Amino acid sequence: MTTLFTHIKSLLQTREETEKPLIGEELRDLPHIDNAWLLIEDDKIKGYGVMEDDNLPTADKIMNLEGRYILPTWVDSHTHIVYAGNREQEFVDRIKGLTYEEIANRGGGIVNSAKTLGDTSFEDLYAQSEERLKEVIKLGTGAVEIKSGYGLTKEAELKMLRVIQKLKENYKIPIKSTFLGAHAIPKEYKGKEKAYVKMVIEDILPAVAEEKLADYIDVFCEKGYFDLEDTENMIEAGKKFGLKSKIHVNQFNSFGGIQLAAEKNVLSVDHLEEMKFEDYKSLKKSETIAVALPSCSFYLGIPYSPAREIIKNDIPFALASDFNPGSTPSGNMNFVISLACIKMKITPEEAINAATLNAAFAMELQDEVGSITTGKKANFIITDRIPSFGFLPYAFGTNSIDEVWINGKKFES
Ligand SMILES: N=CN[C@@H](CCC(=O)O)C(=O)O
Ligand SMILES: [Zn+2]
Repeated sequence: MTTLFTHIKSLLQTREETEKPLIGEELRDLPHIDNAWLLIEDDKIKGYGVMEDDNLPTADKIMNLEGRYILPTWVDSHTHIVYAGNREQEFVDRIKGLTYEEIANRGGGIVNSAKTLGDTSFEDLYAQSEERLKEVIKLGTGAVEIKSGYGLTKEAELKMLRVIQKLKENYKIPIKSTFLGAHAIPKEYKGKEKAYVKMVIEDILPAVAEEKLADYIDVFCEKGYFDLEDTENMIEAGKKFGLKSKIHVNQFNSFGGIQLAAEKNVLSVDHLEEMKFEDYKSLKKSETIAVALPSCSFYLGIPYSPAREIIKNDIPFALASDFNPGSTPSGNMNFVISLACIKMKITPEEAINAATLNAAFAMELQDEVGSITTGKKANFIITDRIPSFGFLPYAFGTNSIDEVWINGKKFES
């Protein structure tokens, strides 16, 4: 089955070569074809060109877009969308003046979500998570990474990862699953932090690997959570099971986590709100991708990751949502690109590159998604009639998406 889209105002992110993530000045360029056509066959992109060529390919179905834009779907390389309930009470506590750290110290935060998740059945957890997945697809996300980390026991971590597995089976967007057993220290292990890490590595991880439930491993490298030794142990333990690492690091403190991660050449380092000179230096020497999460900064009122400095240092830069119940209860990638432009001072071209192609590299999906490329998945967004593509981040809070196509079909939930 072939479908031809004609009279596209502009077809964005057209690239035949997508071998490396974009760095430095490369991010400024968003290749596009004005007044374009796009041909898809089944679930793949078959070709594209300029309307004026007047040698339009034939197709089973023709759709006249009458001046709307097409761009690849967003790639969200960092989410925690499998969770139970919400943390609205903490939202109010923060309005009243408590910090994220103070709430965590009082037994709120990640362990609060872990308690709720422990009391939630597999079926209920799946149903809640599926709603979030459908919501983000409707908002233009066409590939997503999902982490565990609200279980913190073997049983509950496996439950989360099995939910992700079921989402992979039932939703045909690419989903990568990340084991984040080292997300917080559960109450029972207070004062025995090292024993918790040992249990995660020796008991939970082998079970996760045995069921092939994870594509990556993650650890929250942060003061009060997991230190450098724990982080190194998790990275190495993951390697033994063939799992590359994506690390939560430098959210509140910079104390060597990035240097460690970069030396180990991990796939990505995520958050990076607090950056020191040495952090840039070590990332420059690695192939690690820097993933910024501006919605988290917005929601918690913490600094934004210094995107300009990261880009200036030729470090591959990507954007993701961090959708989770505590620090970012939103998976709206349109808002992410708006925030990146407004608060991190990056241009619409840079933001779109960071949230599509570079984000695909941050989850090793660059051969499948992230650009309009012959042979890649036909996962794309059709916008409303907007004046320019810069209007997407400019009109923050407005949903300018008309349709989302996944695997060559219009997504309808
Ligand atoms: N920082 C660690 N993990 C999540 C937040 C977890 C939570 O508060 O539930 C994050 O990426 O922001
Ligand atoms: Zn996160």
